[in-house]
Amino acid sequence: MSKKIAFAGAGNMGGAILRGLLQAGHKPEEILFFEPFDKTAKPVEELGAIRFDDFGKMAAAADVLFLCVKPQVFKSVASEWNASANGKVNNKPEIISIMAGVSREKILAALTFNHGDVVRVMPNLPLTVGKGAIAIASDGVSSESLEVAKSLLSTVGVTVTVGENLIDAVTGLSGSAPAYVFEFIEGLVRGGVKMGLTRATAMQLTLATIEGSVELLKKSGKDTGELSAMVSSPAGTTIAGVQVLEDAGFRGTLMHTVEAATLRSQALGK
Ligand SMILES: NC(=O)C1=CN([C@@H]2O[C@H](COP(=O)(O)OP(=O)(O)OC[C@H]3O[C@@H](n4cnc5c(N)ncnc54)[C@H](OP(=O)(O)O)[C@@H]3O)[C@@H](O)[C@H]2O)C=CC1
Ligand SMILES: O=C(O)[C@@H]1CCC=N1
Repeated sequence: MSKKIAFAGAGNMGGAILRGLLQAGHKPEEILFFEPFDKTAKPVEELGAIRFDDFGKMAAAADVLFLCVKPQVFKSVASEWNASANGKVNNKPEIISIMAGVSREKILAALTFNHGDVVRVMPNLPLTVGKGAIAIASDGVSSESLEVAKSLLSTVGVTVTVGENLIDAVTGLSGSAPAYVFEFIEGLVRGGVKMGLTRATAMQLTLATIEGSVELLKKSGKDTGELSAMVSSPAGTTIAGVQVLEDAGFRGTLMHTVEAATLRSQALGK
């Protein structure tokens, strides 16, 4: 029998995982969700996923339960969930938390209803289209529960296993980086528009360039420096552009960006 997968919170990321699982072939009737807010819930209901208005009833029907609320509200929301689920849940659903910053220890301490193991993961938004980058924190988790998380999440992207001490770094990198990539794309597109291209043409060229560059990096066996040098003709156009990036501290800025997001993830857990 296939597993019933439940979502506590079906906002940006809960909704993204849910959509990714549907796209990967999970049946809508196997996807359960509890989302108190109608506006967020409606499009998810339209996908055929089953909405519950009682957290405890959903938990009692679930094999796997994703926690997809904001870290800032977790403590108070956990009390509501406990009140709704205590004494009702015999099936011990495996818990998978995607919350930034909130440690496995804090989740174990906060949830008092009967549940299985707790696995912390850090996904990212592109898993909506099956292209996620997902880290699973392994410390203290049974190999069976790790396998449950891995087999589910590997249907929507690439999974890696890390120690929980590195999950904030993952949050600063792949968890948050889709936003940096969208900002990068927007900057290139605007550059093209400034120089006379239409937005549509600039976007088409930018996306093809990024996709092609990623593919080349993966397949060529060359590193980023070698490939960059292959584009940069002596006294040519590219090196003139690269100097602007160097002067602006482009790579240093990205390093600080990942560091700032990592530190914020650590702070959210305090
Ligand atoms: N967005 C991303 O790219 C990523 C997010 N994450 C993590 O995912 C989690 C969710 O983030 P995100 O999806 O962006 O946030 P959202 O605010 O979009 O989603 C959270 C959802 O939970 C709902 N909610 C509020 N109270 C309850 C409750 N008592 N029970 C169930 N659901 C409730 C919220 O409703 P309402 O908004 O009306 O309050 C909202 O729809 C966070 O912990 C974040 O750290 C991890 C990786 C990437
Ligand atoms: O911005 C955030 O806090 C969440 C966590 C990772 C991506 N989005």
